[in-house]
Amino acid sequence: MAERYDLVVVGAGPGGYVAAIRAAQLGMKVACVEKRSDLGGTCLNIGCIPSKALLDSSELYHLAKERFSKHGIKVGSLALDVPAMLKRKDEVVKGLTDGVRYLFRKNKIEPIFGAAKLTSPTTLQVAKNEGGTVDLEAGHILLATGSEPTPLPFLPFDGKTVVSSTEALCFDKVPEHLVVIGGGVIGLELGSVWKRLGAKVTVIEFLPRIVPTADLEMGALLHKSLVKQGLEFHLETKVTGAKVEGAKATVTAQTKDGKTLSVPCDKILVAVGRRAYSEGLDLAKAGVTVDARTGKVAVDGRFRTNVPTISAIGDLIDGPMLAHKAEDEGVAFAEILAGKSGHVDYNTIPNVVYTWPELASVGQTEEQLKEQGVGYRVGKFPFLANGRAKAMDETEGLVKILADAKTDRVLGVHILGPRASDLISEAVTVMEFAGSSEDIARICHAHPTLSEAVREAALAVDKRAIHS
Ligand SMILES: NC(=O)c1ccc[n+]([C@@H]2O[C@H](COP(=O)([O-])OP(=O)(O)OC[C@H]3O[C@@H](n4cnc5c(N)ncnc54)[C@H](O)[C@@H]3O)[C@@H](O)[C@H]2O)c1
Repeated sequence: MAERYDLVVVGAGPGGYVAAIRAAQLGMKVACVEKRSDLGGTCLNIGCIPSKALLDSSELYHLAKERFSKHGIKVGSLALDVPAMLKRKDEVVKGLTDGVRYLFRKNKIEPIFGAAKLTSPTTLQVAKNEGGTVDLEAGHILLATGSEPTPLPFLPFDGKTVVSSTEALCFDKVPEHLVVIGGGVIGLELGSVWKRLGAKVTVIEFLPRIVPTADLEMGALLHKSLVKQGLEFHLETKVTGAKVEGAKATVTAQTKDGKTLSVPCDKILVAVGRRAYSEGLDLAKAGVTVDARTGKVAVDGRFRTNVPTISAIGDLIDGPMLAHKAEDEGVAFAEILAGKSGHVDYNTIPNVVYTWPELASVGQTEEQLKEQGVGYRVGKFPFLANGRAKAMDETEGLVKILADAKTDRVLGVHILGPRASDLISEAVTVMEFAGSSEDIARICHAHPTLSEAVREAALAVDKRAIHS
């Protein structure tokens, strides 16, 4: 007989495992089905966490090589141990995925390792990783199966030379020449890792700019910084093909003015986006409608699909493909299911590109405000004029605040600079409380901190910055 749960979550990524924990906290009997052998999904196993581990390691190497001497630190001869770097990354991942197992035990959530398929609107069958199947019955089913890298139709992943982010986190040695197709967040983060470790990195981007959804000015500043770091860019360039011969390859592309570009390399990272993933779930069997073009599942404001007992969150539904967006949806879903008023504010979801300097933003870009015809005032403050940034020798970038011209309400904040990923939180909080630039300007900020640049940018909205 099938085991019965109040909630069965399919997928143990940041959306699914957080929803499972919140539902268990609210008194539900919960199972979570996961087809990997570890919990945590793409983010913990092959995404956010391992990439940040490598970004931090490669940044330390870069600092030791290029910057320590300026601080008066001599390190003698410097050597790179890529296997040790990868081992540390794997340990970071293991620590966190084991941590999710602990949280499941603590909250009495049953992890079931295997591939789930729907057999009706309230039942599933799991082909267990250890062999055999198990039938589950659920009061409610939550789909949180995430996304997968999108391949280029003419250049399928081979996992060795033509790779996705998954394999680019595990190169056993530094590539000689890494060609990155796509100047979005994955391409720039992983391109930065391997560039810092010594690879030649060429980014080929279809559009006239990198990070196309970022504020134009801030994206251009990041571009300039990455060029200074030695990454090569070909914008408005369309990859048309590639010849792979063993460990060597040549990428061919067409520039805007019709020239053919031929780039020899030893690794090709295809980072042209991710697509919703629901393979093998048999959604049709339960009557769940899937968009044939995008693979996404449509949901209402309560995360319900067209089948009332089945909900979906995270990369599988509309919106930015971000772990923290999925987490917030997981919490809101569980609270709504428990009869509470769960809510996600999609206007205040921060976005971070973990290059160095980091690019972090929340809310509207200048271009979006212009397009909407919203009157705004801009305040900017460069890290060059911030005492702590000077002490750190990290003076690249600036804080830019966009505030409503009439009400002064903060509409968007964009930060390019050191630890922008942490600094953006203040802006998110102020925006969540519908605060104004004047509110930020009147809050006491510790001295000397990078956060003072946020306050100064707020003062600059009213043309009264103190230090610029
Ligand atoms: N730090 C983070 O928050 C983080 C990190 C990694 C991934 N992610 C998420 O993962 C998803 C996928 O990331 P991504 O970097 O693959 O996608 P992306 O959408 O960020 O960038 C893809 C880039 O590829 C370009 N492109 C598309 N087709 C192309 C082609 N044929 N030739 C050249 N360029 C082409 C696009 O114009 C775009 O600039 C994103 O939605 C992102 O939000 C987020």
